[in-house]
Amino acid sequence: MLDDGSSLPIQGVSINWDKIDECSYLREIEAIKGLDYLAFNKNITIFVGENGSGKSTMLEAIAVCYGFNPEGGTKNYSFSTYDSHSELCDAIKLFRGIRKPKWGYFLRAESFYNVATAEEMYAREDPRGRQEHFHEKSHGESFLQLIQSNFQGNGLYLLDEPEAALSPQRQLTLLLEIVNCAKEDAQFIMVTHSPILLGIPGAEIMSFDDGQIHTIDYEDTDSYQITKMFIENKEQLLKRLLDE
Ligand SMILES: Nc1ncnc2c1ncn2[C@@H]1O[C@H](COP(=O)(O)OP(=O)(O)OP(=O)(O)O)[C@@H](O)[C@H]1O
Repeated sequence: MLDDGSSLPIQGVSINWDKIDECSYLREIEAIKGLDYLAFNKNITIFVGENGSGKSTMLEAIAVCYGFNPEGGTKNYSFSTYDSHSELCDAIKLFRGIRKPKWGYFLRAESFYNVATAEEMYAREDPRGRQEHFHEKSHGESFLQLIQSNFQGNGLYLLDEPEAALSPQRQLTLLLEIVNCAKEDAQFIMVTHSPILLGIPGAEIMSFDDGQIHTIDYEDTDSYQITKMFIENKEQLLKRLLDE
């Protein structure tokens, strides 16, 4: 497994604030508004933080700047069901490593239905007669199937809250897939609230809380601490919460 950022496909990202409107909401996002450069140091980077702290905005900008469709898919996907990507996509610059990934995928739980539809359509047009039937499976089953048929070594994968579709058991399967691909030089940048996925060994966790993006230990994340507190003190915690 890679242990530093020197040979990563995406080594960092900078923001040119001159390209962002003075009135843009991007200037209100605490973690992003003071950011000039963000370095990736490990081949698994995880963005954590409170709802609305800017994680998906940053991930989407990286994805679109790299050439992915804002709704997800491979770089070849050109379908669009809505046009809502932020102007951050045009204001960032990616610092790319020498090594080019062989394959890549941008996967967002929130627009997976559209990606699955596109996957089925592209499969029907495939001269090799490839068959994909994502809509005949459950959300989690099809999500994991798509991951398992697309993840490989030396790929670039951008994942936005993949846990939304997956049971805890299947999150463990995803964790294993990620670790195995990372051992073969794949790079992952993932947004997650999952205390399971956050536990991926060797990942660099970046928190978008407290006004700036900063690295954080697994045990210091809210996802870990609140889950642990809930499981260990469920009765007391619920009583306090419900009595308020
Ligand atoms: N088109 C838009 N216009 C105005 N504000 C927006 C727009 N899109 C996003 N925002 C705001 O930008 C902020 C960051 O949103 P973002 O989706 O990046 O958060 P997040 O950290 O990914 O949250 P979550 O964990 O809930 O997915 C939020 O306050 C959101 O309301």
